[in-house]
Amino acid sequence: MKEHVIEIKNLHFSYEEQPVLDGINLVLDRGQFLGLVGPNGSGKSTLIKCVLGMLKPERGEIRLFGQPVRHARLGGRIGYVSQKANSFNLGFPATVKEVVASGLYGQLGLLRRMGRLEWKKVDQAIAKVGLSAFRDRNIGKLSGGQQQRAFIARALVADPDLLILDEPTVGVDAKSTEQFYALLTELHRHHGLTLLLVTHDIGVLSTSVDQVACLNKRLFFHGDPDEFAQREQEILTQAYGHDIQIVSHHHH
Ligand SMILES: Nc1ncnc2c1ncn2[C@@H]1O[C@H](COP(=O)(O)OP(=O)(O)OP(=O)(O)O)[C@@H](O)[C@H]1O
Repeated sequence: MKEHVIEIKNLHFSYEEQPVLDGINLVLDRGQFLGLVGPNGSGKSTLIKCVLGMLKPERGEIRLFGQPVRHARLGGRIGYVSQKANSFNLGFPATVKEVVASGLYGQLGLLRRMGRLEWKKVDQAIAKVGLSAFRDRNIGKLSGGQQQRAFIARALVADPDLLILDEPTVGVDAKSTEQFYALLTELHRHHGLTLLLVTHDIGVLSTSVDQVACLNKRLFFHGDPDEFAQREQEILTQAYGHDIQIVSHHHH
């Protein structure tokens, strides 16, 4: 039987009086790669924060690995790269390996120190994202694309079952973005990682993911990329209204 990694049932969320999520139902199974799209302000980050237990739903239920979010003992099972990762403390003098090691602090607790095993995990995570040559480099001296890889390594170091990325390619050039999607595809296909990618990039949906969800307060679509491609205009017109021209482009 397929294991539900994320199961969202009839989720409602409002900031004060403003409803942002309205009756969301969504299931992500182990090994799937979901691309979540939707216009600015459509509730994507809010949905992610509910999944991570950072926001409490007004109504509905979220289960992670079969357990209600508030009870799920997640310790390391979810890796998260936030929208703000790219501007994270870059003035702070830390090397790639130190940044990646910080991804283990939650598991280690305050009292245990990094040992040989932990540093080995750090090296493996750095290798996975192709940054071995930069492990002792100051993070502030890397390119945007390399920094982004370092943050992914930090999310991977605790060996999560689910990796959530919130618009990770904002401000990153086209070539780095392409390499980044290749890395996600590799993590998905060869390492069997379950992935949830929030993106503005509709083009990536046809090349990398195996599930598409389109959100604008309500879920306008959830299905596979082929079905999405067939109904793309209709779905995007419903969900995006007039912004559709800006977002509907494809990679070649
Ligand atoms: N802390 C908050 N307090 C009040 N309103 C908020 C808060 N955070 C977000 N909102 C509002 O909720 C709506 C959904 O925001 P959210 O950040 O979830 O959208 P998003 O789809 O991630 O947008 P974007 O693609 O622009 O990042 C927006 O109208 C936003 O202004």
